[in-house]
Parts: sequence; structure tokens; C-alpha cells
Amino acid sequence: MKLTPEPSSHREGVHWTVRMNRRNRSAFYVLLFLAMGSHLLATGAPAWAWAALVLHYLIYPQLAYWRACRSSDQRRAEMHNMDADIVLAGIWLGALGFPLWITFIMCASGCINMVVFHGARGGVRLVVSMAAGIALAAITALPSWHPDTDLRTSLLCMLALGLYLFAFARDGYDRAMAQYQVHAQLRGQFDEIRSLQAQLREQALRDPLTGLFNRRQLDAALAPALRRCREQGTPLSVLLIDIDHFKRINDAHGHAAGDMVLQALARLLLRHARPQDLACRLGGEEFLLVLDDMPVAAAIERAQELRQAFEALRVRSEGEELAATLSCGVAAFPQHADQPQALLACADQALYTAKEQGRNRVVMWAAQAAEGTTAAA
Ligand SMILES: Nc1nc2c(ncn2[C@@H]2O[C@H](COP(=O)(O)OP(=O)(O)OP(=O)(O)O)[C@@H](O)[C@H]2O)c(=O)[nH]1
Repeated sequence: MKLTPEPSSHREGVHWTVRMNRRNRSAFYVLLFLAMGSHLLATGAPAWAWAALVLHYLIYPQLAYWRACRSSDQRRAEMHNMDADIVLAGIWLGALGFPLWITFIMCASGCINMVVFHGARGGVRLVVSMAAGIALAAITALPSWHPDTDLRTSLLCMLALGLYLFAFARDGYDRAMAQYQVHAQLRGQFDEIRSLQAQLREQALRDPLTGLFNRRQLDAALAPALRRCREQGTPLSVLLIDIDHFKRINDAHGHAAGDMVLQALARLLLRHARPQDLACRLGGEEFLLVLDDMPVAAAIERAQELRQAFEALRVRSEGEELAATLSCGVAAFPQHADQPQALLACADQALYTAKEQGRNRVVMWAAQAAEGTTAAA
């Protein structure tokens, strides 16, 4: 099962947070470098400030990436990098006297980063790390208050923040699209599994040769059908059908020809069955038709129709026309039995009688077979 790779995968052994933050950090820091440089230029900053600027905004992103890549837990290391970003930003803000636009973009970008990765707790983490940075700046000199930024610096800050937001939004879009694709694939596979399960369930209830229901389905369906008839006071009849001398067909024409005869009888049963009837192949050349809401007289009539239709049927196999007959035992609820196994046993005894009496006939079960009502051909 292959799914479209999610962006969160480890590509080339680097965690996606490390890769994404490296790209965003490097690009954003170049813009910040320009904005901060503009501010340092406007305020006539000393040489050490320029050196710190180069170190932080051009070299530090590569060091942070290198450190995270080497870590045994890259994601955790990257979270520490993000904390360090905020602490360093706090140092700059404390040292520069909180220039308004620079303060704004550092707080806004830091807040976005922290909340995206830590949720609401990220806001607290931002405040703590920022305060730590400002406190560090206060060790060398008490933080002053110089909120003004010149127009050039303000415009560069706006540009930096705009591009940062664009990059973040695009990452969010890419991840949402990847997740949507994975979700769609999973949904498709889930539907496929469900339809395979339904197919398997159906196959477990069907005889593969004829497509009729099998013994398992009969066992599952007959008891509830009888219960329903008992509750509603309606009759139910069963026809147990067996092809006469089927072995001879197999012996004379081959197993494949025998299969064709079985399939032909199955089609015939289905043609004669109503939607509420249950047509089963119990095994070998034995079939059963459960006729819901059908009294025994009508069931005998139906069985005779089937017997005659099968007798008239010709099955073509390898240029030959095969003919066969069937015998049928009929039993009915409530006259003969009111439990599934007892009802089937009655139909079986009636079928046995039909075979004994010469085959190609329909016999209804009677308490004493000799006195049974027969409706033979
Ligand atoms: N072609 C084919 N033959 C099957 C299948 N299942 C069982 N049989 C054959 O059906 C035959 C059943 O033979 P018997 O039980 O002796 O019954 P019969 O020859 O029909 O004789 P009576 O039932 O007494 O009329 C056996 O030869 C089985 O091998 C099947 O799926 N396909």
C-alpha cells in the first residue's frame, strides 16, 4: 500500500521541521539582516553590533541547521533552535531599545513559529524566552527605550514580515494538500476493502458452481423465516430436490457435463423462485427451495412444474444433448414440523420415498411414508 509521501517524512535523513525552518530562517534572516542593518546604519551603531548582526543573521542559521541535523532527536533540537531564535531576538530588542517595527516583526514571527509548533503553550514559551533574552541584554547595559525606526527600516520590516507570512502560509497549504491526498487515497482504499469484505461475505454464503446460496446461508435463514411465519401465522414449504442417477451423467459424459447439468437446474430454480424464496445447493446434486408464505398444495404444484420443466430441459455439452430428471420431497410448516432441522428431515424422508418409488416424482412427507400423500408424475 503506497501512499503519497507526506511532507512530514524524513527526506534524506533530515526531519521536515529542520528542513522547513532552515529554509524559512535563512530567507527571513537575510531580510531581517537588511532591516536591522538599515536600523544600525540609521542609528550609527558601533562595529561590534555589525559583527553581531553578520554572526546572527547570516551565520547562525547554518549553525542551527548543522546542530539539528547532527542531533539524535532532530525535532527536539529544532525546537531548541526556535527557543534560541527568540532569546537572541530578545537580546537584540533589549540592546537596541525596542525599535517599534523591529520589535513587532520579531514578536509576530516568533509568536507564529511557537504557536504553530507548540499550540497555545507556544505563546507562553515565547514570552519566557523573549524575557530571558532581554534579561541577558540587561546584564551588559540597562535596556533603554528608542522605539523609532526610519521609513527605510520600517518598509524593510514590512517586506520581511510579508514574505515570512507568505512562506508560512504556503507551507501550510502544501501540508494541507498532501494530507488531503493521503486522506483521499485512504478513503479509496477503505472503500475497496469494504467492497472486498462484502464480496467475501457474499462468497461465503454462495455455492461457487451455481451461484445459489449454500448450506450455511440456509442454516442462517431458515430458523428466522420459520419464526416469522409462526408470528404471522403464515405457511412455509420446502422442496428438497435431487437429480436422478446423476452419477451416470458424470460417468457417461464427464464431470464438466455434470457441472453443466447442475448449473442448468440452478438457473431453472431461480427462474421459478419468487423474490422471497431461497434457492440453495446443499451439496452434490441436492438442492433446496424454501418457499416463504406458500401452503403445501401450492408447493407441490410448484414442485411439479419444476420437475416437468427439468425433464423437458436439454443441456448441450460438446455436441451432445443431455437430459435428466429430478425427484423432490416436500415438507411444510406448520403441518409437518415447526423446527428447521425437523422440517428438513421430513423433506429428506419424502425425497427418499420419491427415489424408492421410482424417481422423477414429487412426494409430500407423511407420518407413515406408505400412507403418504404422493403427487407423483
Ligand atoms: N459433476 C459434478 N458431480 C458431482 C458434484 N458433486 C457431486 N457430484 C457427483 O454426484 C454424484 C452423486 O451420485 P449418487 O449420490 O450416487 O446419486 P445419483 O447417481 O444421483 O443417484 P440417485 O440420487 O440415487 O438418483 C457422484 O458421482 C458425485 O461424484 C459436482 O459438483 N459436480
